Amino acid sequence: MTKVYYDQDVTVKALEGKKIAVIGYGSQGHAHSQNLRDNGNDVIIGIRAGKSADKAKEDGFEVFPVAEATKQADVVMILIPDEQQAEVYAAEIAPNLEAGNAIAFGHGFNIHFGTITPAADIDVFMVAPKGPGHMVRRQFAKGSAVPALFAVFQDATGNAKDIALAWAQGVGATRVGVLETTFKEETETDLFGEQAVLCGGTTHLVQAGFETLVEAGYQPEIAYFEVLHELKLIVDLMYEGGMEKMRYSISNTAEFGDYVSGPRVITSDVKDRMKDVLTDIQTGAFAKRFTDDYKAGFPDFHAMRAEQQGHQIEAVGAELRKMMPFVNEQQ
Ligand SMILES: NC(=O)C1=CN([C@@H]2O[C@H](COP(=O)(O)OP(=O)(O)OC[C@H]3O[C@@H](n4cnc5c(N)ncnc54)[C@H](OP(=O)(O)O)[C@@H]3O)[C@@H](O)[C@H]2O)C=CC1
Ligand SMILES: CC[C@](O)(C(C)=O)C(=O)O
Ligand SMILES: [Mg+2]
Ligand SMILES: [Mg+2]
Repeated sequence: MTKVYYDQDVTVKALEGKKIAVIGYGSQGHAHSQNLRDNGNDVIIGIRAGKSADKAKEDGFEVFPVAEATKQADVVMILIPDEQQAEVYAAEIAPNLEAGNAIAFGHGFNIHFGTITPAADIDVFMVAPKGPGHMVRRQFAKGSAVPALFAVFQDATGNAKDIALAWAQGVGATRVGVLETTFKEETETDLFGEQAVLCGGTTHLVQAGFETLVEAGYQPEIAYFEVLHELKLIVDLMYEGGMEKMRYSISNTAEFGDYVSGPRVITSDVKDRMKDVLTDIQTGAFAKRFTDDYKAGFPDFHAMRAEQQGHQIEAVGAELRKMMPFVNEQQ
């Protein structure tokens, strides 16, 4: 069983007296920096001019260009989009690091796939909250937290693990539990989860269900409710108590249909395709495709996004959600 670290396990105040720079002030960046600051840490923001920089200033942070923030800091957390990290690291971060500094990540992509190779005299760690940044901030503000993973890639000073755990405590995650992993494990499992199940798997399952009903002559609005809207209710139950709680709550008819038809849809072929997806992640083929597309100006990314935004389910959903203002209320 994995060891889980809680507040009482963080015995070394490894961030005390250290200047922290958070690079990027988006989903994860605003959450890490605000939570760390609320826990008494000395945090500045490194960012380019723009919307996020303005927001960070509004939120009361000192804001600097990335190079300047790096120069001032002892610990530098890199929370800009994965595809941009390698060039920003080479141009603005690496030249401004000193021996004994630490760099950190919220996802292991660039270290694991070798697009960033840090100098040997700095610590390299990761703290990856297991949830979107806005949830990380919201739970912290309520006195709770989102659990996180942490990993050490390079321990130049002998203190990297203590710094990583202090960071995990700073963002609040040790209130509920932090699990140790490696950059390889976090990167490969995070990519697999988001591609095969959480994002890619779910969106395409929902679209296939919607198309099946609409092509069979049912009203698109009814199809939307049945395959997308109600998904949240089902996922909330699984989130609270696993599949067992969800199956306890639904009707016997639905539960029986789950057992009979689930395996007809998600066949062993689907699992074989999942294994192919995992192989592409493990070999670096996905990372290469993503990085090459970025370098070419993201033509495939933009085309796929436009195609998906044009799916009928989006227009139908936009209309129906006007009937349900509560869906966008914060819970
Ligand atoms: N989204 C999430 O909840 C999760 C993200 N992660 C990881 O966290 C990291 C950050 O992702 P995420 O928070 O989604 O990113 P976002 O896209 O939400 O935010 C990126 C931030 O970086 C800034 N930025 C972009 N390019 C540059 C640049 N060239 N120089 C300086 N600043 C720049 C953006 O500013 P501007 O407004 O100017 O564009 C923005 O503030 C990634 O490694 C991701 O994999 C991990 C777990 C979950
Ligand atoms: C599920 C998507 C995610 O991995 C996340 C929020 O954890 C991401 O990269 O955004
Ligand atoms: Mg994730
Ligand atoms: Mg991810």
